[in-house]
Amino acid sequence: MAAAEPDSPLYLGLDFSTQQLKAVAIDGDLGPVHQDSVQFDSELPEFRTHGGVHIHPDGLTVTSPVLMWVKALDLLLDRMKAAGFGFSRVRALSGSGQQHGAVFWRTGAARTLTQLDPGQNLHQQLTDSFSVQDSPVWMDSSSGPQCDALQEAAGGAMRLADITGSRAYERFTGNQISKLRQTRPDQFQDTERISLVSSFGASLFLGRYAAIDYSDGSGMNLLDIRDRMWSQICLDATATNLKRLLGEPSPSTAVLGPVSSFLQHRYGFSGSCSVVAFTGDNPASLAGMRLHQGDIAVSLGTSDTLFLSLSEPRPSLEGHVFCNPVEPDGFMALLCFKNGSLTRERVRDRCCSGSWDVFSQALDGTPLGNHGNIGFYFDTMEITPPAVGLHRFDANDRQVSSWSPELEVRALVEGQFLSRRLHAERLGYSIGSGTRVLATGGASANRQILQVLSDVFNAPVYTIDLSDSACLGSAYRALHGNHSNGTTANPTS
Ligand SMILES: Nc1ncnc2c1ncn2[C@@H]1O[C@H](COP(=O)(O)OP(=O)(O)O)[C@@H](O)[C@H]1O
Ligand SMILES: O=C(CO)[C@@H](O)[C@H](O)COP(=O)(O)O
Repeated sequence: MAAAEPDSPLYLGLDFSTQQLKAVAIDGDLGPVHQDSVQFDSELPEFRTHGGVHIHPDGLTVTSPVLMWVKALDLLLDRMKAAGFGFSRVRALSGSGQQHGAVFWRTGAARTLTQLDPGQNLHQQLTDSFSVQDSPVWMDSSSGPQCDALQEAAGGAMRLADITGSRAYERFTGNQISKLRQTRPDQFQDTERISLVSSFGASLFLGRYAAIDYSDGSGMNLLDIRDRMWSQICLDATATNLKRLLGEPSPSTAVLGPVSSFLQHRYGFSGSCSVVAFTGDNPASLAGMRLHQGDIAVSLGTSDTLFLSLSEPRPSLEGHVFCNPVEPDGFMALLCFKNGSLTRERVRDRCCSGSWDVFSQALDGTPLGNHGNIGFYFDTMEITPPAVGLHRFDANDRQVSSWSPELEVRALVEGQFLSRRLHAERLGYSIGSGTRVLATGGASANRQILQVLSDVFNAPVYTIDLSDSACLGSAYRALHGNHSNGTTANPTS
């Protein structure tokens, strides 16, 4: 970590991800000077989450307590203050959030946000500001009926993909909004604004509702990704007056305004510190990894995702096309796999006594190809492909029920990465001699896992110094937005 000059400008990036809230500050030369994080399960145990979420008894509904995210921000900022972090030097900040999650603000919350008292923390003051306490998150797959209805209204799955970049997916926010309207109408009626996790984070820094940016907004099945406006067909199929609840979407590079007077007084932020639009964690990672044409990024966070930049959108029935968070007219393609790190953790706990070192030794001690043994491990309903269950096959293609811990570990990791490659190639991605795989996320700290990734993709794998590329990308976006003065968003949006 570089030592910054005492009064030099800083740029702050935050990431409200699935399992934690993270922060990175960089100096004007892009060097990281401060890093911190709050782990939801262990540091906020009163919310009783596992992996940052609650899985409901139906096995399909997955939510996170919205007040846990608020309390995590209090804790993070208090801790940075106690460590002597120079809030007054922060010229601009930005952030990211796990994608697709929805925050439902209760009627009257806008007023509360503008009247925050610097003598009290956010958690105390925002306790009654949400009409829904348990926010649906990206792991949710309970909105199947709403997805079917949206596709029918839009003229079919492919037509919906042409408009919004994706066929209907259960975790996409529009379908979650439909489900709330149908199943909990009172709470829906008591909602004055709907944010994504990213724009919710930005709202906490602005002290008023922040716009949803085009890139994260592409993960809702509501935005026309070519016109960069809400699609009237999708709005009408989801809820009446939805446009008012969402506000106008904004460019991902927009400067939304100065940091709130609450944060200026409580932590010493300068009144000239700008808040640059927050975006999704994968789009922010794309910014943080500075992808070149032909590169493919593999994020091994809670989910495994693959993404790359695109100049022209080519939506299909699998995977997603989002607006690019950096190139104003560009796009990005993304594939998301739900059974990523949490499945590797389960196998680590069962086969390796809970130790990543033993897990890594199992990979070191088994050959590439695993003597022909391979497995597909879908602990929960997978997104790509929609499948569930554990399926192990030996070298003779016979289904088997178990094998040694070492074979299990390699079968899991090889099976996961073969599936990642297969689905990327189906989307048209081709691996050539110049291909670089850029890995990020928590599991990218594991050299043996990266070796399997490199073997399966037959390409060199690179990492960046910080595995928190979403957070770092947010700090870069803050600096970039500040220097280019961004695109100023409509303050009333
Ligand atoms: N040494 C390791 N080997 C493999 N996986 C790891 C290792 N260290 C952390 N992880 C995985 O990283 C995951 C968290 O990654 P992270 O990018 O921080 O997630 P998120 O941003 O979604 O909260 C954990 O669930 C854990 O399984
Ligand atoms: O659903 C998706 C992307 O479409 C997920 O990738 C979420 O954005 C969660 O990200 P991580 O917390 O796993 O980084």
